[in-house]
Amino acid sequence: MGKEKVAIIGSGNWGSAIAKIAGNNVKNHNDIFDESKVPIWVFEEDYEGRKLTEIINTDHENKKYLPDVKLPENVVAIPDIVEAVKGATALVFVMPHQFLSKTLEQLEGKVEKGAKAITLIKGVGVEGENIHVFADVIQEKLGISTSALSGANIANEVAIDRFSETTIGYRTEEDGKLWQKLFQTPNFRVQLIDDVAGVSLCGALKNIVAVAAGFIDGLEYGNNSKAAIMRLGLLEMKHFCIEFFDNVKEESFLQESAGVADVITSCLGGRNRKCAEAFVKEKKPFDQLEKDMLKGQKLQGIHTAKDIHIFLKSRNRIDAYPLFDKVYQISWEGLPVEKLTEGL
Ligand SMILES: NC(=O)C1=CN([C@@H]2O[C@H](COP(=O)(O)OP(=O)(O)OC[C@H]3O[C@@H](n4cnc5c(N)ncnc54)[C@H](O)[C@@H]3O)[C@@H](O)[C@H]2O)C=CC1
Ligand SMILES: O=C(CO)COP(=O)(O)O
Repeated sequence: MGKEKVAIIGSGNWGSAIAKIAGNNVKNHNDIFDESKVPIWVFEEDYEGRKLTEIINTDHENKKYLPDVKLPENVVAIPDIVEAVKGATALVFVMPHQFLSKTLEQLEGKVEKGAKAITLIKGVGVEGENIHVFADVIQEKLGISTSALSGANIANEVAIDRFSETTIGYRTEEDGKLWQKLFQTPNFRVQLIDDVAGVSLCGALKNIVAVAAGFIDGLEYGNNSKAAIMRLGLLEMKHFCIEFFDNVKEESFLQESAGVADVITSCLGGRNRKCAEAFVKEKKPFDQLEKDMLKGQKLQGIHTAKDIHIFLKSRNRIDAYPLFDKVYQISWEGLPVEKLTEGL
């Protein structure tokens, strides 16, 4: 069998951080991976008068989304998505969730037969009363085995090699071990678990909890309130997964980075938290805060809150998830933020 050829689909804050790790690890494991080139698909745009692909390929740095971090020279930015995945056998999906379905349309029928994929995207696909994790969406649309990676992974910290952990929910143990080789470093520890849905759902739902934590910070309610939000949020996450998905493992919530640890880091230091705090203090709409504060990076939590609201409404189960519902109502329906903790 030939060597695995990796391609990364997405080049934002997390996409760039993971490209750094993957670019180095294909060299560390060049018995398994083709080390010559790790194509990264870049949604082309101008940045400070230059094309972003040109900046990445010349300066080896994604100056817009991950400034001051050098990328290995084998990470090559490509603006054409079909060209980026040509010949790739190991596809890494890492983009804001709102762009996935369009991306998959472009990739349908274009990926290598027998390739495999992993998604690092935090979000869910909802159509009325149906909900899907993205690993299943990708697997179905492209016909390739798709695992999921999620964890307490603020990209800027991972990118500068601060100790952290992550979780891979694998489709087969063999796939899990391959992805672990691609991502694990001495300071980025990768645990494996046979729970694609649990790992994926933790990553999506914790973003709603992080928005709630940001509201608490905006209200200046203090640490006890924030700890309560984290605990209640984790419980709603777990109940949601058990109610609507088969075979989700309890360990994913309580023992894995994807669960409790990601709730903690996101409620302390994530972008969703930060913008939700500003939503309360500055009284500006989220789309404006996203633009002003994140400089092209994207918020996921408020959109996931809306997706989950649509789903729960169609199942007549909104009342069972009061924290998720409060985040939706405050973010999208004008509910005063002081109502957040009422009745929880
Ligand atoms: N940034 C972080 O700390 C972490 C992010 N994640 C997750 O990883 C996923 C990707 O996040 P990031 O890499 O941080 O992205 P980001 O938040 O930095 O978003 C910017 C990216 O969106 C792309 N983009 C903008 N408009 C687009 C369009 N119309 N079509 C396609 N792409 C477009 C930009 O080119 C850029 O690559 C998200 O689901 C996020 O929740 C997971 C762990 C950590
Ligand atoms: O997923 C993350 C940390 O694990 C990043 O969260 P934010 O998108 O809120 O920054």
